[in-house]
Amino acid sequence: MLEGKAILAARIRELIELTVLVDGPESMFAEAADRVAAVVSILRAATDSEPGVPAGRGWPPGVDDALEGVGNPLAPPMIIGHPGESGADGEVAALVTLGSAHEGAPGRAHGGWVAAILDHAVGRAAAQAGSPGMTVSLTVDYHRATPYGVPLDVRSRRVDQAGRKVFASAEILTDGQVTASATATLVTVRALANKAGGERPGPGSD
Ligand SMILES: CCCCCCCCCCCCCCCC(=O)SCCNC(=O)CCNC(=O)[C@H](O)C(C)(C)COP(=O)(O)OP(=O)(O)OC[C@H]1O[C@@H](n2cnc3c(N)ncnc32)[C@H](O)[C@@H]1OP(=O)(O)O
Repeated sequence: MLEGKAILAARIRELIELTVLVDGPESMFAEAADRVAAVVSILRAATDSEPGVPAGRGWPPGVDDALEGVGNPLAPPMIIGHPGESGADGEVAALVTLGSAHEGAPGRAHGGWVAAILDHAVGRAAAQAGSPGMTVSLTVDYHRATPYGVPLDVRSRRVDQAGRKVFASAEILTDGQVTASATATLVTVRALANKAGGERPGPGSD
């Protein structure tokens, strides 16, 4: 079941990439759109949820997560390193490959996606350090082009903690060079720690 969803999401990512890249006759796009509509109707028949209405998909992040969910076609996905690969200094290591659909300025990844990756990385670092929280502040520095189409190395770590505030930092590297970095403040929220497998906490919950 899970495998099937991951395969479907991978196909949809391919579809998104090709939709962005391919040019062709109107008739080709019309035929493709009709076929996609047929696929949409298969999935629509399996749910009562209205598209776009928050349903709460559970916590911690899983197969449907926006950044690392293999079953979420919007997720690149970001592959979080096995805890054993995180290094003695408590770093979280992740790999992520963006595509043409993530392009911002020509030939480089969109800065919003870069920030999203860094946001997720600091969130992961805080959680791994035992202080899961929500980002209240994220400062991103864009040092050079972050490419797409190649695996990006993402590193993050908790730097400090003061009460409920957790300070973390993260970088994206390619060919050993930092393309973007971030510092962040997160605020620990009890609901995150308490609901490891339950309902996703709502805004402002604690
Ligand atoms: C164990 C199992 C779990 C496993 C788990 C795995 C997790 C695996 C992670 C995956 C990674 C996900 C990564 C997603 C990352 C997002 O996307 S998080 C979503 C985006 N962020 C948000 O939606 C947060 C929006 N903000 C809020 O909802 C509320 O600010 C919060 C977080 C509930 C805090 O509100 P509050 O409890 O009223 O706290 P408040 O008193 O206002 O502030 C607390 C402290 O923070 C400070 N603060 C507040 N805002 C700021 C700011 N902007 N700048 C600096 N300081 C600030 C305050 O000054 C205060 O400081 P002190 O007075 O204590 O010194």
